[in-house]
Amino acid sequence: MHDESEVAVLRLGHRPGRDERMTTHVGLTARALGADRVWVPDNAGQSRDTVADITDRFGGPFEVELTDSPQRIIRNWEGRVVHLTMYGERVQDVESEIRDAHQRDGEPILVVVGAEKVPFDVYEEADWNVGVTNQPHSEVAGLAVFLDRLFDGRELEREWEDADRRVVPMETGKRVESADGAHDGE
Ligand SMILES: C[S@@+](CC[C@H](N)C(=O)[O-])C[C@H]1O[C@@H](n2cnc3c(N)ncnc32)[C@H](O)[C@@H]1O
Repeated sequence: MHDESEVAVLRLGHRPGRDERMTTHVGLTARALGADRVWVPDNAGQSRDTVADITDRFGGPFEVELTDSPQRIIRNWEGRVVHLTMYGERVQDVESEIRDAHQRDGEPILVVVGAEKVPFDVYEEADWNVGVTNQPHSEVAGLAVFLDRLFDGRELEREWEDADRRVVPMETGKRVESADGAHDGE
C-alpha cells in the first residue's frame, strides 16, 4: 500500500453492455483491497467514471485510467507481472515468492485480469500465471483473494484520505458520516 512500491491492476478486454458491472467491480475491488491504480480499456469509460466517483466520495488515493493499449502497459511495466488465470500455478504455492518480490525487493506489481479469452502472449509475458483455485470463476473474486494474500490482510486496516464520507461500522443498521463528523445517512 502507500509506504510500499506500487500495486496496479490491469483489466484486459471489455464487452460494452455485458461487462459493465464486472469492469466496474474490478476497479472498485482494486481500490477497496489496497491497489494504487487500475487501468480499464478505453471502451469502458462508464466504469472509469463510476470508480472515480466512488474515490471522490469515499477517499483515496486511488487512480483510475483508460488505456487504448493494455498490452503496451504489460510490456512497459517496470516491475513484476502477475496474470490471474484458472490455468496458472496455485496461489498458495507462489504467494510467498510474489510477496518477497514486492515487500522485500520493492518490486512494483501489475496484476492482470481478463474478461474473455486472454491472448497467449499475456501468459508468456507474465512473471507468474496464478490460479485462485484451478476452477473457473470470476476476475473480481480472483482479484480480491489475490490482493488479500499479497498484502497479508493489512489492506483491511487501510486509512482513506480526502473522503467526503465514511461508513461507521455497526452491528445492525446503516450509518454514514460526512468527513467533518456530521450524521449523513440512515
Ligand atoms: C470469466 S474468466 C474467462 C477466462 C477465459 N476463459 C480464458 O481462457 O482466459 C475472466 C477472468 O477471470 C479470472 N479468473 C477466472 N477464474 C480464475 C481463477 N480460478 N483464478 C484466477 N483468476 C481467475 C481470469 O483473470 C480470467 O481472465
